[in-house]
Amino acid sequence: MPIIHHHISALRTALQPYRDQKNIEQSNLQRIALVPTMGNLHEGHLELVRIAKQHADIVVVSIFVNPTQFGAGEDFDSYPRTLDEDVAKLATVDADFVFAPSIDEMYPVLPPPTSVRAGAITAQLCGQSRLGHFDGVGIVVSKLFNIVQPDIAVFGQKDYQQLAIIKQLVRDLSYPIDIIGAPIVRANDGLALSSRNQYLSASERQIAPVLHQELQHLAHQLTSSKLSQQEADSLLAQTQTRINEAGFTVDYLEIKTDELNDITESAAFNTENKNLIILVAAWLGRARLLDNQLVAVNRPL
Ligand SMILES: Nc1ncnc2c1ncn2[C@@H]1O[C@H](COP(=O)(O)OP(=O)(O)OP(=O)(O)O)[C@@H](O)[C@H]1O
Ligand SMILES: CC(C)(CO)[C@@H](O)C(=O)[O-]
Ligand code: BAL
Repeated sequence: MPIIHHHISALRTALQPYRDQKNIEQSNLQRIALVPTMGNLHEGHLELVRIAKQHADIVVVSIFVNPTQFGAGEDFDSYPRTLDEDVAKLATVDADFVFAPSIDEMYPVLPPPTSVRAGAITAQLCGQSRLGHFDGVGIVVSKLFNIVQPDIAVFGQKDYQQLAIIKQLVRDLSYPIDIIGAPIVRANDGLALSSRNQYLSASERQIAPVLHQELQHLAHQLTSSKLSQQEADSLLAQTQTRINEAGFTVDYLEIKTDELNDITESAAFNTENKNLIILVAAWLGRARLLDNQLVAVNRPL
């Protein structure tokens, strides 16, 4: 079973022997990995832990429903909290430590007067619909990095914009941490696993795989014929209409470069060997679902 800590000082004390070069042979230096989560763990999270285990000796999983990344009227209060079940699942993948702090432990003052802002990259996609969301992610991830001081940290590609922001944070704040992006884990019918999938009713759950199917279809269209940007925009609009007609309300559906830059006639759209990404956020009932699909295009569209 992983060892659970609720306090920063206790976790630091527990991790110290693994990084203290005086205590162990140089050849046995231990690498520490961090997997940050909000709990209510599913197979997607467990896969992050397996990947972390491949790159490190000690894996710390944080479980914290972070209030600063939820906006007014969002689901902070109802977000599922299932610590005992989470710890049992983490035992099956050999996680070493669970860090499950209280809000007071993480935020002596709430809201914290100090902020961590990622700038322009947050002015689009999820950052545009959830104002301030990535400021909350920025401060909590910075704190987790300072508390755990991991050598590596693993984040899922499902939250693609978040992953890009964290890579930027590590670069700009000089954290000595390798960031690993983990592929999206899906249900058999293609739906990206997500804690919020449990908000779906049985009939909504039947509809939900449409999101992935439509992204795959659009990706196929983008790679199989030469398109002008106008034609690609039209395919994007048709995709959005079909997703809405299936019962979703699309928040955004966009094609970007894999670095989340806009595609313009003058830039990526007409150059060869480009890596594009289709990103979607869509409401289905009470659940706001995210998905994305990378598209490698080896010729002008
Ligand atoms: N299906 C998945 N495949 C890969 N990584 C995932 C998947 N779902 C979540 N993750 C990753 O797990 C980490 C913790 O995410 P989080 O605890 O918010 O889970 P979630 O299922 O995405 O929850 P939510 O439904 O609240 O968005 C993030 O890095 C996230 O990208
Ligand atoms: C990275 C994270 C754990 C920070 O609260 C959260 O945004 C998430 O679960 O993706
Ligand atoms: N996985 C993203 C965290 C959030 O929606 O707040």
